[in-house]
Amino acid sequence: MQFSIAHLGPAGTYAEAAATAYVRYLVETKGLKSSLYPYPSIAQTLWAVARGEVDLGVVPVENSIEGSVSMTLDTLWQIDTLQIQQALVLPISHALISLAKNPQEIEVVYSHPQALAQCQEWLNQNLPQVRQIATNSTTEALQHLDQETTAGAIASERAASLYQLPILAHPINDYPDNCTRFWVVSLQPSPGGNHTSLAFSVLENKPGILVKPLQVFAEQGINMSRIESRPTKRLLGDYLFFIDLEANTCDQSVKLALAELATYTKTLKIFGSYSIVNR
Ligand SMILES: O=C(O)C(=O)Cc1ccccc1
Repeated sequence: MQFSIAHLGPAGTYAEAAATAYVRYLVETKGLKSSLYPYPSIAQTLWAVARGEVDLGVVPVENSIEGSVSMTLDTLWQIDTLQIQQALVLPISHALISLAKNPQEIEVVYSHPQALAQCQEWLNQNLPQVRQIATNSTTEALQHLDQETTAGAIASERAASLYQLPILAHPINDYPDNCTRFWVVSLQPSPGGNHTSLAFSVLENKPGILVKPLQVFAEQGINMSRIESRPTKRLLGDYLFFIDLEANTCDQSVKLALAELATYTKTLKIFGSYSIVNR
């Protein structure tokens, strides 16, 4: 059996590097083979899995510097049926790629918003006048370089070599220990593991409404490793909360906490329990 794995494309993105790492992991741990399928956006990657076009999808979820990838969280909430199979953490190192002769010729820099944000300080110091334009992915940004010789793109060294484009500067990320966490998702139940992710909306917008939902974890001695709020997009000031726990849904304490949590929330979505692989 061969798995099909969707990722943000075109070829050479960091998501593809994460998907490749997962392909290796599947071969090494389970002897399973798989092939990769690029999609034009993170949302389309997730919907392809939800529609059953592919078995699995690999999407970025959080960066050590920039924080959450909102597109991933918002789409997961919207889709409802996807379960996390595995988390992967990859080091991320960005390059400035351009056909310009030197960085001073560059007037505009294209990249994925996360990559632009992770190089903000470098851009301010070295190219303070350039316009920054967001693209769906780092490799989509490379498509502008052929037509615009005064354009630069931020992508990986691997992407530059794949498309045979020159690197003008590397590394240009503001922090050397730049890492991104990716989730592998599918329609299958999650396999279990020491990390659990969930999201909920609250019953009403009133003082202290988050106290009880969060207290259930404290009472069961469960450590929360991340909390992130996202707008519901219905009313200004109305939020969803995304939470990561250092806990497995198979543990009795987690089962109790989640059952109680359901009574304090309007909608509760449990994305599953999984382990983390560092590559
Ligand atoms: O655009 C890409 O290459 C992606 O995979 C998204 C991304 C961008 C920057 C850091 C990590 C992931």
